[in-house]
Amino acid sequence: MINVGLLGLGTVGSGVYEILNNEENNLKKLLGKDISVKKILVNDINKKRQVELPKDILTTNPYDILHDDNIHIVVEVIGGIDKAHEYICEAFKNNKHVVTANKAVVAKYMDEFLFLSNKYEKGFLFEASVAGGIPIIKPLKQNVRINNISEIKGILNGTTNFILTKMIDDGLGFDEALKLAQELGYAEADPTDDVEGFDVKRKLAILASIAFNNQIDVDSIKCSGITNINTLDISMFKKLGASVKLVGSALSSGNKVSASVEPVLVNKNSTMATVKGAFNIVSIVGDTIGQLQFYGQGAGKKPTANAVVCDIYDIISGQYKTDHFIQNGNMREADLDLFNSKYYLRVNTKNISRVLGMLDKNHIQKFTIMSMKNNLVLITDNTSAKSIEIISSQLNTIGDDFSIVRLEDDLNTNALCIGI
Ligand SMILES: NC(=O)C1=CN([C@@H]2O[C@H](COP(=O)(O)OP(=O)(O)OC[C@H]3O[C@@H](n4cnc5c(N)ncnc54)[C@H](OP(=O)(O)O)[C@@H]3O)[C@@H](O)[C@H]2O)C=CC1
Ligand SMILES: N[C@@H](CC=O)C(=O)O
Repeated sequence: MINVGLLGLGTVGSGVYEILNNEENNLKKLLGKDISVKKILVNDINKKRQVELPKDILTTNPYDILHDDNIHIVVEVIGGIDKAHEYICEAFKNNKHVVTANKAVVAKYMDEFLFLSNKYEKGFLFEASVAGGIPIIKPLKQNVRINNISEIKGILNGTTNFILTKMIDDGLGFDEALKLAQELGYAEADPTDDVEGFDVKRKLAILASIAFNNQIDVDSIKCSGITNINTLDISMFKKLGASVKLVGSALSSGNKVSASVEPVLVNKNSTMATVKGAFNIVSIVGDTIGQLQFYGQGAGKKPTANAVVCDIYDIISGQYKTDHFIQNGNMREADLDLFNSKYYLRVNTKNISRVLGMLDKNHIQKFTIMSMKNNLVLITDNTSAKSIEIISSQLNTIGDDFSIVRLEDDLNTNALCIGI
């Protein structure tokens, strides 16, 4: 008998509980062992639950799980950083395998968790922490053994992709679309993490750390979300034959690692544009494999719980390695140096000449103006991401309402600007 201790019984935790119960016989046939959820940690024991539970299975005391010698695997799905970090460390120290879906804690403490997993010879798997139901971490770990990975790019957040899809395809307002995403269980406990891009930043840090064999400092990744995109932007993007996506990108060249999270305009006929709703896509480029793409549901109860249960399965069947696959203790910063693109810029300003002066000062002398009515809307020529970051922080300081969106390379701006 394998006993599981669940930390958390929200969207993901209840999905894990359901799958383990519904698939009980199937899992027993495959693994030759019974799996039982022995205890579940929650905040509020009296809350109405989505699943039927045996009496006394819930607890508010984490040590009922962490200090129980008969619990073999701890599944952490409470979210957040400090408590999750404390409980995961305590689980290893008490000789338990750990599975988590929590990207916030993994992005920050990946190196330490891998060290502990190695030290105590226990599995540490976190497939659900990036791109929900898509298997990406396991194949990435495999490919890194043979390939030098030069690029990771993807739509890594279901909530924002769902919101943008609803705004573009169904004309919903931002708030209404966000509320729907929350009701469907896609959003983080604090949805600011989704809409400001922090969640993507964490997922990108995890992928880049594995791909580039060094823990990437999550706080060094520059990030902007989707909250500045308004209905005027959406109508401009439609005129441009483009679709907007929140994209995380990381590049590695020589000793350099660059990473960013930002809204990106993609050609409406591109693969990225076809990724709708809470679906995600992740692409990696390696010197041997070329480009690999992974597509599937990036958020929600069942797909995420499926990824967690696959990790539980891998641990029980011994398909995990405790080797410390990123270097210990040597945190690496990501910069913007390897990014150079065209950018869409909209500024709601009465002082157009001041904005043009700002562009000039930051060496952005070539651009195509799309509109000067109330808002200045333009597309720059190829520009360094660093210059754009400076413009963005200056516009933030002035307090003008603005949006900046990077153009994906495959977007033909010559054709786009005709007829505007
Ligand atoms: N939702 C999704 O689509 C995905 C989520 N994730 C990640 O999975 C994790 C869980 O997400 P989700 O299930 O959506 O979150 P929820 O907010 O739905 O659930 C959190 C659960 O943890 C419990 N909990 C939270 N803090 C504590 C604490 N300090 N002590 C005891 N119990 C606590 C809550 O208890 P109570 O019920 O009593 O309030 C609740 O049962 C997060 O890290 C999230 O980022 C990853 C991929 C997809
Ligand atoms: N809030 C996240 C949940 C999955 O990671 C998202 O929307 O992608």
